[in-house]
Amino acid sequence: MRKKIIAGNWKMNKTPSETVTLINELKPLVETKDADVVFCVPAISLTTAMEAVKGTNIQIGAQNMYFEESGAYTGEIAPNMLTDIGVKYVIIGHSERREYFAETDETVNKKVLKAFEHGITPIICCGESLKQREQGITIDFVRQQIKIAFLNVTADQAKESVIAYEPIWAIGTGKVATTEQAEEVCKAIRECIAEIYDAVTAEAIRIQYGGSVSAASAPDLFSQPNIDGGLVGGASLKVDFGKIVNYNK
Ligand SMILES: O=C[C@H](O)COP(=O)(O)O
Repeated sequence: MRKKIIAGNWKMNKTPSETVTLINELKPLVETKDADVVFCVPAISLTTAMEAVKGTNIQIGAQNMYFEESGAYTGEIAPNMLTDIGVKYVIIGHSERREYFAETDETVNKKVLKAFEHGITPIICCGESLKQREQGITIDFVRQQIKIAFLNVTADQAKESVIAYEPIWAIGTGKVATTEQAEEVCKAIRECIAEIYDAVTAEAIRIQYGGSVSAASAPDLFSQPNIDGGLVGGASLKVDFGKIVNYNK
């Protein structure tokens, strides 16, 4: 039985002081033993967020990380900067980073490998555009993203990974994928992992759905056999996130 993982991707929202205020507001609402709960806050707020969740089960994640150890990479964040303050998760290859910051499947793979080298769990994002869905190539496209993201990743590492399936057309649009659409692709992703590795690895890996998840859509989505939680954007900045985390209560 896979434990659900529900992560909030705060994107470029909230200053460090606003981060503390929001975490204090959300803390009592998201306390649960049933799911792993992660707040992925902006890099500048990671340290204050770590302080703010002390004494709870809430984990803090970064939204990005570079694939080199250190050096002349102005503006980037090294993996040991994350581990030094106790960050356990990092989102890799979000579609916004692919679109606006030229991330490719290859850089995603390098970052995934580097995260594992440092014991950080990557939340690996994939998902098709509206055009690709209309062309009927969703599954092929997502399978290709997964195959490249997992190049040279061992089965033991893959078991620990989190994949976030986020159809780009559903992100921030209020246009949530139907449970059937989300389940179909998450199932295909699990089958792809089984082909790359084996059935045991595929059963272990956690696959989230992301894209306009709300308190209303979470119960159906998270009850699907191949959906192990969500990567939540807009709704993770509101008290609604508590309802999403407690979708089954
Ligand atoms: O990482 C989160 C996703 O991009 C979903 O964002 P959203 O819930 O605002 O649509």
